[in-house]
Amino acid sequence: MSSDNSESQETTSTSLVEDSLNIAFKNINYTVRNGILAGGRKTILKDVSGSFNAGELTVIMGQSGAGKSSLMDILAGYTKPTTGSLYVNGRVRNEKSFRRRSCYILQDDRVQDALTTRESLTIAAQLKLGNHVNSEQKRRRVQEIISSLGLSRAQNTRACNLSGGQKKRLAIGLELVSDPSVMFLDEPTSGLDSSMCKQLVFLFHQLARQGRTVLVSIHQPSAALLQMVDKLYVVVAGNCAYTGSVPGLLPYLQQMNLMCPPYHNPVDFLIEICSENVDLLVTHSQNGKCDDWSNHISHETDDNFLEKNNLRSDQVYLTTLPPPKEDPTNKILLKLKSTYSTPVWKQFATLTRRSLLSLWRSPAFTLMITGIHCSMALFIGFLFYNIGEDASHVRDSYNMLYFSLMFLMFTAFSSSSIHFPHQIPVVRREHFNRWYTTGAYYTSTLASTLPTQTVCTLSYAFIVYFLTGLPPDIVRFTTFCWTLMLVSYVALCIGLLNGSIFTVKNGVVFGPFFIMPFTIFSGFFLRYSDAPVFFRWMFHISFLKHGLVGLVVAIFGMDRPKMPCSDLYCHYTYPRTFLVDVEMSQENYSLVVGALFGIGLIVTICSYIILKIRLKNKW
Ligand SMILES: Nc1ncnc2c1ncn2[C@@H]1O[C@H](COP(=O)(O)OP(=O)(O)OP(=O)(O)O)[C@@H](O)[C@H]1O
Repeated sequence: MSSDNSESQETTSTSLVEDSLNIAFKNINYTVRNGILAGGRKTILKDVSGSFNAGELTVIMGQSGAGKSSLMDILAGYTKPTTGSLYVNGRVRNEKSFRRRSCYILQDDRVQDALTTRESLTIAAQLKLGNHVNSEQKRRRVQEIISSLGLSRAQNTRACNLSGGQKKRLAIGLELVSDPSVMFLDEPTSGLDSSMCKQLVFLFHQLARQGRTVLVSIHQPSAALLQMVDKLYVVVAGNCAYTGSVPGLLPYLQQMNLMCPPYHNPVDFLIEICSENVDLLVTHSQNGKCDDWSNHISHETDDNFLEKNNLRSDQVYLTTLPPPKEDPTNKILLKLKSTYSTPVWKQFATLTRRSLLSLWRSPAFTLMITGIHCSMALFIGFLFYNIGEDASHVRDSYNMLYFSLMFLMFTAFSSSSIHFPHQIPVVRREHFNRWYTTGAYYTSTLASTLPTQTVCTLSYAFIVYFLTGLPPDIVRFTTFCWTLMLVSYVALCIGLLNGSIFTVKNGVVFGPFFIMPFTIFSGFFLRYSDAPVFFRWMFHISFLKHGLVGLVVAIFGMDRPKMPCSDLYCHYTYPRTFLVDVEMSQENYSLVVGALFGIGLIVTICSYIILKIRLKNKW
């Protein structure tokens, strides 16, 4: 019934965005700290103003370093201005509701390399369209975007094999899924050939014509691109040099006796002369407040131009999706106030599925890491072959247990510290565009990493346990495996913490700094009673110490009987003697499990908080 209802609300004509948003900004200043010693501040935007209307394609242009991206960041809500005001339809902008209806496609827009175009769009639809849109409508929306963006032939191609232009179109399509009223695109044409640029700008032109406010930053648009542009906003040294239509630019320049040579693109001319005439241009444009040159806008694109460039004016076709249903209990109003369209559990499930699919698609890393664990286990197994039941090899068994701990800790730590930072650019874009919460992403990353970690740890544990001839006792074996698994999970969480703070390069340098204190306070190199009193607390927070205790208790504790001795004299015939020697005779396994869970939880909370801060700031 509900599905029928929503079905009936769907229109089949090319959509015109109903809730158009006109945006304006006044006296925006943006300064940043200059250097680490915060003595001075650098001014990037200086009191600029302007306005952009729905239904228009506006190009923000200017020389490199003029401040285009900074302005775009502020307009999109990615950065806060130092002073100044932003308005939507004449009212002071509400950040949360504006973000629900806008999207920002950054210059360095990465997509999920392992997924095909269709899969990426389907996942975007599942994350960005709420439950009021049924599966069939989501599927249809994905199909419409594929057709509208000319991606039909690449729909089953993985993103890593797409061309630059196709990747850009996919990035745009991912945001188009939720049909935003305002679109910000930073340098979407950089690195593309002129024909691809034309197609993309035409796409923006069409998206604008359907009622959207489309803002695109382009260094220096060519004459062909300018035919599809409604408005120019020219930035020079953090000021506005011109705001108005393309045809209005020549008369604007002539008014100041700046004569563009014949057959010269006026936009190129403006870029060439703007740095020598900053004051003149800023005064005449009133730093963006002068709106006298916007009236020349022609809303008709020349048919000859379309024909000549092989562009179809009906290219973009998106049906209107049903609005969220009325709910008498008012729950839906609360939902609308939330920034996200789907509940957190659904975000978690979709993201976990996406990560597992990516892992499945690129099995090289998983296979390599499993192979490393098995090879190392065979090496250790044969090196310490069949020593587990012999009292003359108790020390060797202890060394082997510690090595196993260190090996599993390092592999878990380094794989997560290297893998995690690679995801940050994609996650930053998706999180900013309200696909999911930081919590949903973080928990899904953990959930999708744990299966591989578990398989690797268990493979290692099985091979080592049986080759080294440790006691064939199910309780000891289970305790051994469980301890190794817990230690590797904690190391994985510390790797995520390292990855959420640093880039891969810095993480490799700082990683050992994170992990080495745990090693020295593991109880293997230095006993608790031998350490200076003021350092002893470090033993309690060392997960390796708890891991080592867990392994020793599993193998030598739990009232293990007298061991056979293959030498004339064995000091550790009674395993209890060894436990006393390593100061572990009083240890309790439940405390080990509790400590490992506690340390893991604290590290997880820390890395979640750091990731949240990192995604919020442009760090
Ligand atoms: N966080 C920052 N700290 C110091 N300087 C900054 C910061 N952000 C931007 N800038 C400086 O502000 C100026 C404007 O930068 P912005 O990225 O906005 O320029 P742009 O016009 O987009 O340049 P491009 O076209 O080359 O990308 C540049 O000189 C840049 O170095």
